[in-house]
Amino acid sequence: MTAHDKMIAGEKYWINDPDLVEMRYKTRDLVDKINALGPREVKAREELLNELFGQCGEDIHIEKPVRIDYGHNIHLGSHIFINFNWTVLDCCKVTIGNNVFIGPNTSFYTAHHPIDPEQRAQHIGFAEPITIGNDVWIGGDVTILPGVVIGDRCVIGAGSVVTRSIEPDTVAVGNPCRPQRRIHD
Ligand SMILES: CC(=O)SCCNC(=O)CCNC(=O)[C@H](O)C(C)(C)COP(=O)(O)OP(=O)(O)OC[C@H]1O[C@@H](n2cnc3c(N)ncnc32)[C@H](O)[C@@H]1OP(=O)(O)O
Repeated sequence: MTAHDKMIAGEKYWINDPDLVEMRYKTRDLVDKINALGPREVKAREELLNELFGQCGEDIHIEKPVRIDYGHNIHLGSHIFINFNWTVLDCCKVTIGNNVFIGPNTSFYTAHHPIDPEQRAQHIGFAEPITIGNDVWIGGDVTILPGVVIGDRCVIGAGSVVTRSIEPDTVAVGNPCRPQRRIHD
């Protein structure tokens, strides 16, 4: 099993593996090109986003800058608006549904390191996927932690740190992010 296979499978892997380092260099080259485009270079941005992501639906609007670790682990539906400064550590799969709004300065972290300092000093990582359903609105300055699933039609309040999965049709806020009410209450 390669370090990449282990990473995708959620197993422990060496983060400095040369193949992974090279993949991250390639992604950074691509992301730098995307971040260098002017706001009217829509076609060029669409082509580069298609190259970057594992799956990229229609009508994807992403403000720059973006910060992406691998890219090919990110699967986007259609009709998605992502505001400034989206940071994604996609060591595992990140899935985003259709009709999703993501506020500025929002971070998706699939990556963990061991709590034990001796293991962590060996530059070990492991990851869990993040899944965002359809028709979700994520406010600004939200952090989503490894393994979180946000159900369809949820609203996540600005500044939330989402440590646990959120059931569909929920407004959830805070650090740690907790359900506040049902969407139609
Ligand atoms: C795609 C883009 O670019 S989005 C642009 C960025 N915009 C944003 O990030 C705005 C995000 N919006 C929010 O955070 C909103 O507060 C929402 C949608 C979560 C909730 O809105 P509402 O249902 O109208 O909630 P309302 O304002 O009535 O507040 C209800 C309670 O929740 C609290 N609350 C609301 N939002 C938050 C929050 N983000 N964090 C913590 N508490 C919150 C309020 O203080 C209030 O508590 P209280 O009753 O004790 O006073």
